[in-house]
Amino acid sequence: MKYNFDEIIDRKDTNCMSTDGFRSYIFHDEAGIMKFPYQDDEFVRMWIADMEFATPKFILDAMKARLDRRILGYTKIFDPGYYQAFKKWTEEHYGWSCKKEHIVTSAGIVAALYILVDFVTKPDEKVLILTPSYAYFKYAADYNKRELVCSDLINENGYYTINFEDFAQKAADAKTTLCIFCNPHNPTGRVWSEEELKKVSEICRENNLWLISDEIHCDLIRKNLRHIPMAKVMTDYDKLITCMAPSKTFNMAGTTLSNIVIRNDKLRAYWQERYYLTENPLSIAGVQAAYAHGSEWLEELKGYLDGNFAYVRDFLAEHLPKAKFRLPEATYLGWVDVGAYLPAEDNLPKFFADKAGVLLEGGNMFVQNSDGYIRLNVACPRSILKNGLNRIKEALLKYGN
Ligand SMILES: Cc1ncc(COP(=O)(O)O)c(C/N=C2\CONC2=O)c1O
Repeated sequence: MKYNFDEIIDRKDTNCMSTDGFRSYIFHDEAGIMKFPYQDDEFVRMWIADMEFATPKFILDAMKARLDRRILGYTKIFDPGYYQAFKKWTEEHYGWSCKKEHIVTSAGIVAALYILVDFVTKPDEKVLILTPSYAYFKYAADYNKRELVCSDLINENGYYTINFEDFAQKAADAKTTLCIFCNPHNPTGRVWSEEELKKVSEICRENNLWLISDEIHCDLIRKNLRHIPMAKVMTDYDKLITCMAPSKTFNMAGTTLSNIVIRNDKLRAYWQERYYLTENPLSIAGVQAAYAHGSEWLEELKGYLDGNFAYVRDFLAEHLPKAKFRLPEATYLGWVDVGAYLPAEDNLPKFFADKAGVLLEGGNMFVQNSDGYIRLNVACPRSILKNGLNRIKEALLKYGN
């Protein structure tokens, strides 16, 4: 291994959400009055989706080189190398590339979702999502005061599939005009097959829906699987918007620079007019370096994550046999059904914070259709993973059924 994924890095005093933001994000305890039997720095943090691994050196070096130019004035992306790096990455990894003129940037994908819901739907229209879901899909509808419509995924012993009859019926509502689609899927870890993507695309096309395909997790796929961008299936669909970013892949969410591919000329012009964005010069340098030089590091990361997931699988099978877990097809997020141990627990994050000293997301944090489930971020050194799993095991065996 060329890269050290076992290194434990101190994130204190870095304005880090993972260490300092959990009280408000998980427990809505903005005032910080909640008490836990653990000091904040005693928690094993397995909640927010960023990684405990160093952002790759080739990215940091590119950002340092930009810093050495010593002026950080108003900046936009003029260098074609930024777009060339992104296009080369998607061509090499997905056999797909988009037109440069279709790319706009946003300060993160959630920021794009908030704006796109406003741009593409009218106040009396509805937004359709698959559930369980990353909560910010719901928040993007809520924030814009649009009605949210949920189509629950079918859970067959931990393997999730789309209920196409339900999805089609909800998509056919004339007031439903937008679907926010997650591929790969957070939190279930599904990588939708070409057949599934075709069915989704047909339903969206038949009902003339706008379709936002959030593909932020697409690089973090298990080694023997491949991601198919929805844009490869819907090659000619003008109302498709594809969201991609290096933020999850290279642990650089803090650079808040994402690529949003908008085919529709009117929407793109509206975006560029209303969403006046200059970009952070350090973020541009970092993102360009990530896509230009990231393949080798990513392959090693994927191998380390596969090892962590194998450890989770074996640990649960041996020590917590009533827990249900399937290796996710993508992401670094393990989706675990612990309902058999805690059938009546309605606040799983609070239980594990109090009883295990582990910070995790779970239960109703994923909109609906997620009762009894916890989500474990395994993008951490294996020593931390082992500590977290042992604490979870002890808590469930002591306090669970
Ligand atoms: C599907 C999906 N879309 C967008 C984002 C955020 O994109 P950003 O605004 O950072 O560019 C996340 C991050 N998911 C997280 C972050 O913490 N916990 C999660 O599940 C995500 O899972």
